[in-house]
Order: sequence, then C-alpha cells, then structure tokens
Amino acid sequence: SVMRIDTISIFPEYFAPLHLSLIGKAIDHGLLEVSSHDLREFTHDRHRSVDDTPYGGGAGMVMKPEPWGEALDSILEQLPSPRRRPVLVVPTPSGRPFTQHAAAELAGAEHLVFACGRYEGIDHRVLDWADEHFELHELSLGDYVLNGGEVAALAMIEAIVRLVPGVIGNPDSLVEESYSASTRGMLEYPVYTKPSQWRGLEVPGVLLSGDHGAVDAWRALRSREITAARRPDLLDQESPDRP
Ligand SMILES: N#Cc1c(-c2ccc3ccn(Cc4ccccn4)c3c2)n[nH]c1N
Repeated sequence: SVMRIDTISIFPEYFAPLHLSLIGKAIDHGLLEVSSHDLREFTHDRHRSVDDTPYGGGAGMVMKPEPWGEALDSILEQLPSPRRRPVLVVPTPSGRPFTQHAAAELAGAEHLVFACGRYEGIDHRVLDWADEHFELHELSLGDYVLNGGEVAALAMIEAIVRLVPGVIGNPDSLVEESYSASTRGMLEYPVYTKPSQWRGLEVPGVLLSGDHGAVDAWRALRSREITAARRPDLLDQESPDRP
C-alpha cells in the first residue's frame, strides 16, 4: 500500500531532499507519495502574515491559528472518504521523545501529516482543534533547541519511511539493526571493509577468520564496551533481546 506524507511549513523547500536517494526511489516505485505545502498559501492579507505577538507577553512571535486551520482543512478535504483519521505529527521541543519505537509505530500509518512550526511555536488552539480531527503526536527530536520543526520532520520522515516494507533495499539490515542499535538495544559494533590494510591500519583478525561464532562474540563484546562507555543508560534496561 502507498504511504502518503504531507508536510506543511513556511519553508517547503526544506523537503526537496526527500526526493533524493532512498526515499526518492520509494517515490519512483510508487510506494510513497510526498507533498510539501507552503503555509503562506493559506494566508489572505497583503503581507501573507503567519505570526503575531504572543498573548501574555514575552519575546518572539507566535504562529497565528488561521493559516494552520485552513492548511489542515485543505489536507482533510483531499482525503478519499470514508477516511481513517490521518496522523498529524507536530515536532516541538515540548514533545514526547521521538524514538525508534515511535518511528515503528508511525511506519504503520497510511497517511502522515507533518506540521512544522517556526518562531516560538504554533498557537496552542491549533493543537487542541487538530486533536479532534487527527491522531495527534507531539514529538521532540532530542534535547537541543532547533529554530523550527522542518529539520526534525526530515529526520522523523527518514526514520519512519525506512521501516516501511519494500522501501529500504536490504530488509536483513533492518532485522540486525532492530536488535543491536538505536532501539532500546545496544550501540552498533565497528564495521570494516576492504582493503584489509589501510594507512598501516589492520582489520581485527577475528573478522578475517571465517569463524562466525567468534565474529558474533567479538561484535557482541564491542557493542557492550561501546554502549557501557557512551550510553550506560541503555545497559540498565532489561530487554528480551539481550540475554
Ligand atoms: N522536534 C523538535 C525540536 C525543536 C523545535 C520543533 C519545532 C519548532 C517550532 C519552533 N521552534 C523554535 C523554538 C525554539 C524554542 C522554543 C520554542 N520553539 C521549534 C523547535 N527544537 N528542538 C527539538 N528537538
């Protein structure tokens, strides 16, 4: 089935890169449809204004609700009926953490809409209204501050789309990854390829030995060492994947 993704932003050109590489291929193969919408197309004043000063005072500007309401209406009107409620993802610093688990959850959706804010955020009434018409997910990419939601949406879209069956070339790499890397598993072990000697540096002998048991053991040990050093928090969690 075709997954449809709509993005809404005052910088729709941020999403041009989605038509490259992996995701570009999925689009070419008809597995994925991506459309980017310019929020300013839903303004009607001469200055095409999308922001105004915050009620209650404070620095910065807030995105006005009207353009968002019209943009989201336009998405809903274009849906084939009877429609299942589309998923609305709103990247925000105050969101629930976007994790591999969230990506897997969203990979099952038929239709994803990303509302990318700027300034100090979107008038909260937009989220309150959207909660009645969409399956709303307010998600944060991580504990750092960005200037808007576009970069977060690009990352989320890539993490989600690569989990959609048929989109990524080799499904095996997904299976391996789901047990060892960015999920609540462990961090990836180091990888090597030819030449076996490079600038005086060798590939660990075990990897050239052909002894698959020894290779697996070496990789598990390296994952554990790297995880203990960089992400001890991942080691604390009991996980059925890790004996
Ligand atoms: N996801 C995510 C994000 C964001 C993010 C997402 C959307 C917007 C819309 C406006 N801003 C600027 C801004 C800065 C400060 C306080 C409020 N708003 C965003 C930032 N920052 N960091 C993440 N992990």
